[in-house]
Amino acid sequence: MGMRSPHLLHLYSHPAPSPSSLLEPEGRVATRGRPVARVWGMQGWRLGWCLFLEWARREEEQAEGDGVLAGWPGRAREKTAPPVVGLGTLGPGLQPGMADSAETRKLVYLVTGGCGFLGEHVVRMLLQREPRLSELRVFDLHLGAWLEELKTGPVQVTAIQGDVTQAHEVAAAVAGAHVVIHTAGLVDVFGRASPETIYEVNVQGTKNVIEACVQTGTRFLVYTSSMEVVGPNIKRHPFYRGNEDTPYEAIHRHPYPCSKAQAERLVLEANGREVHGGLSLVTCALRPTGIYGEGHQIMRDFYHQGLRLGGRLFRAIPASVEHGRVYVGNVAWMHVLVAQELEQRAALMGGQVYYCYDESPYKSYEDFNMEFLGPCGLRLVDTRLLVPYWLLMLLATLNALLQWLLRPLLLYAPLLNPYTLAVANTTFTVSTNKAQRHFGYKPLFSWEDSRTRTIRWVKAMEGSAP
Ligand SMILES: NC(=O)C1=CN([C@@H]2O[C@H](COP(=O)(O)OP(=O)(O)OC[C@H]3O[C@@H](n4cnc5c(N)ncnc54)[C@H](O)[C@@H]3O)[C@@H](O)[C@H]2O)C=CC1
Ligand SMILES: CC(C)CCC[C@@H](C)[C@H]1CC[C@H]2[C@@H]3[C@H](O)CC4=CC(=O)CC[C@]4(C)[C@H]3CC[C@]12C
Repeated sequence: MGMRSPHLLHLYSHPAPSPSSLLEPEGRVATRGRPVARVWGMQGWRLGWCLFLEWARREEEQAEGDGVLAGWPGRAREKTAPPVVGLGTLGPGLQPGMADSAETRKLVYLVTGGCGFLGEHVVRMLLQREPRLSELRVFDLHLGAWLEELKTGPVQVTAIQGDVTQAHEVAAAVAGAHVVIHTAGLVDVFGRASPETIYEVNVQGTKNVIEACVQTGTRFLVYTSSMEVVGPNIKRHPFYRGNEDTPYEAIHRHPYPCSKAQAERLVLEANGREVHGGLSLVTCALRPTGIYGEGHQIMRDFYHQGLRLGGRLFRAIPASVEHGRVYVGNVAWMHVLVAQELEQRAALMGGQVYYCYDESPYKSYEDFNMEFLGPCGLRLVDTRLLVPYWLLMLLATLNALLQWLLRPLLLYAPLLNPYTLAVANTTFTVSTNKAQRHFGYKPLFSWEDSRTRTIRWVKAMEGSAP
C-alpha cells in the first residue's frame, strides 16, 4: 500500500477543541490549531466530482443488487449482527434513527496504522458502527488509495501520512481527537527490520502517542497489544485456554514481543494521568491472538506457496499444537466497542487488558489455515507425514545464519526461523469472557461468517501474482 496521488498533498490545520469542551454535547471547537505534516485532504473543487462519482457508484451497486465490497465488512449490514452496543455513552443518548443527523455526529477518532491489515478493518468498522463519528483521522506511514472512496460519506475522513516515531507529527494528528486507537506497529518476527527500528516504532511510537494525548487533552486511548506480550515464552511453556489472569512466565528475548510488552506497560501505566485541561487519561489494551481474515499477508504467502508446490502444503507442525486465532472483523469490532465504552466504564475498563477472542476453533496453525486454503484447492499432504522437528530446526537455523551472512548484500527473511518455529510449535490458546463481562462484547461475525469471508477473499486472489 504505497503512497499515491502526490497532487493531493497539502498543509492542513486541524482546529483543536479546547480540552474542556472535548466531550461537550455540542462538540464546540476552539480556534487553537496545529499544522499537520503531510496530510491528504479533500480539496473543495474535488467534492462535487466525488459526490457525482459516489452517486454513480451507488446507482451501479443498486443495479447489481449488492452493496458488498468483495470480502469487506464495510458496506452491507451484517444480517447476523447484534445491535450496536454502547450508543450514547460519550455524549447524550442517541437513537438508532438519528445516526445520520449532523447534530449527533460530534466525535473525532484517530486510528494510527489505519492502512494496515487490522487498521483498515477498524477504519471501516468505525464508519459503519460509530454513528456519532464526525471526523475519522487515518494516520499511517503509507496511505492506501482505498481511503479516497471513503471520503464522500457523512463522516469527514482525513488521511494523514505520518510517522509515529515523530512526536510532532503524532501530536498534530492527535490534537482535537476524542479517542485514539493506536494500532500502528512494526509486526516483524522475520528479521526484516533491525531490533532498534522495532523498538523505535513500537515503543517510542507508543510513547509519542501517550504524550500527545496528555499534551493535547485527548482522554481515551485504545492500544492494540498482542498475545505475544504474554507468550509463548522462551521456555515454550504451553498456554492452554488461558485468560487474562492465568499465571504465566512471560519471558521474551525477541524484539517484537519485548517491544509490544514494553509498549503495553506504558499504555497501562498512563491510565489515570492528567491530560491537558485537568481530566484524566483512560487507557486499555487489546491482545489479539493470531489475526486472520481479508488482507492477511501470511495467509496470502501460504496460498501462493501452495500454488507453486502444485496445490500441496507439507505439514510441519503437529496437529496437537493448538494455536489461538481470531477473525479480523471481530478484532476490529472489539476496538470499536472498547472505544465507545471507555468513558462510561472508565473505572472498570481503565488500565485493563483484554484478549481478543471469538468462535474460531482451536486448531494447529496449519490445520486452521486449511479451513480456508482447503476450499481454494490446496491440500495438506498425507496428514500422517510430518516434517521431522529436527529437520525444521536445522532449516530454521540455516535460515537465520543465511540471513546474517547475506545481510550486507540483501534482505533474506523467510517465514521459517527459530523464533517462528517455536511460536508455531507451542500451544497458545485463550478462553475468556472478560470483554463480554466488562463491555458487552459478543463476536460480530460467527465462525461460519468469518470462514466464508476469508475463503471468498482467498478465492478472489486466484490467478493474482504472488
Ligand atoms: N497480525 C497479527 O496477527 C497481530 C497483530 N497485532 C498487532 O496489531 C497491530 C496491527 O497489526 P497488522 O495490521 O497485522 O500489521 P500491519 O503491518 O498490516 O499494519 C501496521 C500498520 O502500521 C503502519 N506503521 C508502521 N510503522 C509506522 C510508523 N512508524 N508510523 C506510522 N505508521 C506505521 C504500517 O504502515 C501499517 O499500515 C500491530 O500493533 C500488531 O502488533 C497483534 C496481534 C496479532
Ligand atoms: C512452517 C512454519 C513452521 C510455519 C510458520 C508459521 C509462522 C510464520 C506463524 C505461526 C504463528 C504466527 C504468529 C502468531 O500468530 C502470533 C503473532 C502475533 C503477533 O502479534 C504478530 C504476528 C505473530 C507473531 C504471528 C507471526 C507468524 C507466525 C509466527
